[in-house]
Amino acid sequence: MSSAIINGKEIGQEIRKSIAERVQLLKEQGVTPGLAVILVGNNPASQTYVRNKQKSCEAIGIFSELIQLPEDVTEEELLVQIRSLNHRNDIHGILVQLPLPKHIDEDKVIATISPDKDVDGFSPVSVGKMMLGQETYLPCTPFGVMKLLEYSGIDIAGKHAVVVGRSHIVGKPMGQLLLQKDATVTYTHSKTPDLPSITKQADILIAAVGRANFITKEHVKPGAVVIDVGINRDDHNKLTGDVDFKAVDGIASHITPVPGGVGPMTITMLLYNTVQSAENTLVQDK
Ligand SMILES: Nc1nc(=O)c2c([nH]1)NC[C@@H]1CN(c3ccc(C(=O)N[C@@H](CCC(=O)O)C(=O)O)cc3)C=[N+]21
Repeated sequence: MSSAIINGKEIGQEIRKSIAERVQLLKEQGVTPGLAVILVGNNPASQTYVRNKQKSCEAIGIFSELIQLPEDVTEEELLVQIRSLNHRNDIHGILVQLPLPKHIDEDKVIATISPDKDVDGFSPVSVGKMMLGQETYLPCTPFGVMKLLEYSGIDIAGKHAVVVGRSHIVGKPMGQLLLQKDATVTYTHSKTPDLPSITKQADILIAAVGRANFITKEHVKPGAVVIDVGINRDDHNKLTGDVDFKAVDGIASHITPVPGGVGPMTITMLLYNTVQSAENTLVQDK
């Protein structure tokens, strides 16, 4: 029997409907949510993502502004742009598309984004609040995975969740959000010996390694829920996940496809955070 497919495109659409309703309510109160996206250089993959983000904003009535800066822009010029966006009342969310060119200090850039507008949830303040379980903007990809699990009716409490990968933007926060929902969490990474012996214990397996088809049959316990966060492009520019879908299909109880799994949820939660930020300005004004 094949595994149940968790359809991120569909779940994302459903959530976007309710976000669109919140946008309408905001507009009735005179507020149009606004997202600024800063794109440095002309990496074609980044340009595609940014275009997708803008289209998604447009579709639900969020104003989006693209700020394109040349590859050789100075760090200070980038910081100046961010500071100016921090002060603008029509901008509720600021996203600096990563990765940045090597001459720019990514940490410094992210720390310059006002925590009130950090809809990526990457800033030190946001990360700290998340760790403490305080209200904040959650990083879009792990947040999207939590929504996928919720909408698919998958219980988390008491389950063994194994996260493969420990990046600041996916692996680390992913484990934290699962822990907050009472999973028993194991982090694994490139230095983990005998990876399959650990991933095989997972009730929920999160693949966030960044290597195409890395997770295969030997890594997966029968009946496990497998979430594929990978977005790898092959030589023909075809998108593939970190999971060898064909090998794992039929072993896992549930699996997310790539494309159409986690990716659309990442954008959905970016829209969600942006609208949340716009709503927060109304509460503060009262
Ligand atoms: N500051 C920052 N925030 C990010 O959230 C961020 C970033 N930088 N840099 C790059 C990564 C990558 N990322 C994706 C978002 C959506 C899809 C997505 O929608 N994927 C579609 C397919 C799209 C296609 O076909 O190319 C899918 O999986 O179905 C993919 C990748 C956000 N990122």
